[in-house]
Amino acid sequence: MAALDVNNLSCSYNGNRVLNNLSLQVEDNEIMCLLGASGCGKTTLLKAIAGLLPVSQGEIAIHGNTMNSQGLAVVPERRNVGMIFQDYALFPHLSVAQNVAFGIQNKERNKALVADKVAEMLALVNLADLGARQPHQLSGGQQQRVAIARAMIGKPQLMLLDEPFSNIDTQVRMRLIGEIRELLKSQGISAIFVTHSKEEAFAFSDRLALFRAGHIEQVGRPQTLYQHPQTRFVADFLGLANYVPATVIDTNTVLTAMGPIASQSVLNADIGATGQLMLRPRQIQLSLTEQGNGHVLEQQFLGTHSRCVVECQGLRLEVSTNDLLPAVSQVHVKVLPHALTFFPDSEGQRAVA
Ligand SMILES: Nc1ncnc2c1ncn2[C@@H]1O[C@H](COP(=O)(O)OP(=O)(O)OP(=O)(O)O)[C@@H](O)[C@H]1O
Repeated sequence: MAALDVNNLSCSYNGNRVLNNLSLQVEDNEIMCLLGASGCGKTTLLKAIAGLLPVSQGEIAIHGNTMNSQGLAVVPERRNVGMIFQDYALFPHLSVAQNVAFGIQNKERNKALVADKVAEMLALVNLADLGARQPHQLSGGQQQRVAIARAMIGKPQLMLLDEPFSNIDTQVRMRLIGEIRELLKSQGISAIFVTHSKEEAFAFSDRLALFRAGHIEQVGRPQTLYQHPQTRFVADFLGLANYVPATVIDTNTVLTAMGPIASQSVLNADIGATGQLMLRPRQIQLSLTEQGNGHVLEQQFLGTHSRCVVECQGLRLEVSTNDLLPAVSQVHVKVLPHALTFFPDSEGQRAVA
């Protein structure tokens, strides 16, 4: 059974429609990321799922239980949903342990049991010794762990995380993302996580839904969206892409200024169709050779890899290389074998591969 089932959902603020006939399913024990530019409606969807916003149309079900449908809206406290916000939202006058205990204050009255559960949660988020501290005595990452412990102590069926890492500095962020992901997985909690950072989305999610102005442009595994975007909007949002003019010459091959390029899958476009072949910087390989078909225009060392701009048969291509090449190099430019992504002119911005 799906952890979350959203069907044809529409939400408006003062008559302005922000979500438009949106549908989304999250599987049991799955982490789904809502990724998109500022103002596209991600938080609105989260609030609608939590029951904090009236829905104009559509249905929401959590683990098979209907939360919203025509004439029905279950109140937030009966949805068994945990929420984590960007600003931690801890109570400043309560200790860490009291903040965590707040998560079950309406469910559990037995003080010894509450203390046991709080200790268990604090240990899970690696804050076992800090229960007596006040929130202001903690780092940003530690405060966010308290918020997570508070949200998880009530064993929610679904966790909603709204940009939980934006106030955490980059060095700690990736470690915290890994920790929280592991925690959600080990506790078997499904989660929806909102961000506008593609790096966070790639690192945290099992699947991601890319938002565009109140609707979902594409949903799928991060690698699938990155390597096989269905639209140019998805391709460009998720990272740098080269576009090479191309013509389909058979079911698996396109002809470009660099020569014919074969696809590892059927192109599903008419023979003779013209369009743009999308190539990610890692899908192009450069090798040094005097007789190469390209030459290096510029390079930048970026730590984990280098960015190299090459000119090849009148095309300007961005390529990722492991090392910097010798300056003013002649190179052979080769497209690495893969299932090509081709955007035919006739289909506008939509890919067919
Ligand atoms: N309470 C409100 N009243 C009126 N309009 C609102 C309200 N809250 C949000 N909006 C508008 O709804 C749209 C979607 O907002 P939402 O907060 O869902 O976007 P978002 O994708 O989460 O953005 P961000 O990444 O900046 O948080 C925006 O145009 C916003 O201005």
